[in-house]
Amino acid sequence: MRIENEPKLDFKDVLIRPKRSTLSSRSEVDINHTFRFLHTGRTWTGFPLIAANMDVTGTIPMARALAGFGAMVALHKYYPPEDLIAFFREGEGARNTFYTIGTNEADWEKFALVKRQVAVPFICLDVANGYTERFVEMVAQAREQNPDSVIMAGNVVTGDMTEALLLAGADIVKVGIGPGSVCTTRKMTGVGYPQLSAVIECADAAHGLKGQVCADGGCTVPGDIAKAYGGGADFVMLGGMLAGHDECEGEIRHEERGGERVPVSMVFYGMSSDTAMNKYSGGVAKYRASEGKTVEVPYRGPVDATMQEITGGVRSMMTYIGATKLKEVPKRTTFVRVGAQLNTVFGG
Ligand SMILES: NC(=O)C1=CN([C@@H]2O[C@H](COP(=O)(O)OP(=O)(O)OC[C@H]3O[C@@H](n4cnc5c(N)ncnc54)[C@H](OP(=O)(O)O)[C@@H]3O)[C@@H](O)[C@H]2O)C=CC1
Ligand SMILES: Nc1nc2c(ncn2[C@@H]2O[C@H](COP(=O)(O)O)[C@@H](O)[C@H]2O)c(=O)[nH]1
Ligand SMILES: [K+]
Repeated sequence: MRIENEPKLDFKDVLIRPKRSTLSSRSEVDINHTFRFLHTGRTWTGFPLIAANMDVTGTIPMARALAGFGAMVALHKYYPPEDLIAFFREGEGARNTFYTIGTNEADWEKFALVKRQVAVPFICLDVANGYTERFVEMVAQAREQNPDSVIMAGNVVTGDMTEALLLAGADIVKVGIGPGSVCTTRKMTGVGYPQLSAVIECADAAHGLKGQVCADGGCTVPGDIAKAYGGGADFVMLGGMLAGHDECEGEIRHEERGGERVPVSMVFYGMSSDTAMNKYSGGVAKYRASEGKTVEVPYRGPVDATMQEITGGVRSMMTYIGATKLKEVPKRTTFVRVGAQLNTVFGG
């Protein structure tokens, strides 16, 4: 056993210090970023935010809506191949969309089928635990079979494994074990890593190899997204913050109000929750436990208003620190550690 004594940070443990700036309006900043990818040489320009590949948020309507903001979606794994083929034929939306693959054979067979019909420019290889040899091999295999697709792979939380996945063939490494809004991994396993430090350390490792990272999970407000960019995240993935909208595929609960039936909430759950396992895997296997919870989030209407809040928050952060382009944000970020929360971060 060994203890690491260096402090590790979550979003709640820091604030971004304001800096002198020549900017006079939030309209003057550019929240788009152009990336050149490590293995494909392909470039992409947009607002680097990705809706999570959870079945409630990683939807085709979400992809169409977020494309209007230059943002991306990682589609969930449960669409039938016909729907995926029809969508990827469309162009615009598909330009900003990741096709998600998990570990099972059926996912790979469906992917092969779709790929014979349409180009799939972005692939998300998503597993709960990105530390297995099997996953590294899966990334290498995906790279070999898809030399022209951008591959995002994860999840991991440390620099060594970020490097391993990039060297195996990933362009973007997805970072986050246990920070999610409907995640119970930390509770069930005791495993995890404070998300802001994970992002900072993995970004440092990735950038050294000219790769990128996606901060996945734990953003609860636009300021957390701003902090993730400040910490070096190239992309930020959101589940909970994008749940509850019209573009989601979630069961909506209605209430009678003044004789009218109004939508009030939406069911949202982790992809490793009992709810998800009952829906897609015929129940929870005997040797494992659920690592996700099921909650009700408020119904919030179209996602446009939420996206405007997010982009507005990021723009405002940029004027506070004098960053004209999103790319300059980490260079201009000084985090100040705040408050009594630090006690829990040092691990007790
Ligand atoms: N970022 C995070 O912290 C987490 C994210 N998730 C999300 O939920 C989705 C579904 O997760 P889930 O069904 O649990 O697993 P995954 O879909 O990620 O992967 C399951 C495969 O990995 C093997 N495996 C080995 N060790 C683990 C482990 N510690 N946790 C999970 N799988 C393991 C499983 O085998 P076997 O079942 O035989 O052990 C199985 O073959 C993920 O794809 C991810 O999107 C889930 C948990 C954590
Ligand atoms: N440990 C678990 N993590 C999960 C589960 N389902 C999804 N996730 C992860 O959470 C993020 C989204 O986080 P949020 O804070 O923005 O809501 C998602 O991308 C996955 O990595 C789960 O069942 N267990
Ligand atoms: K999580």
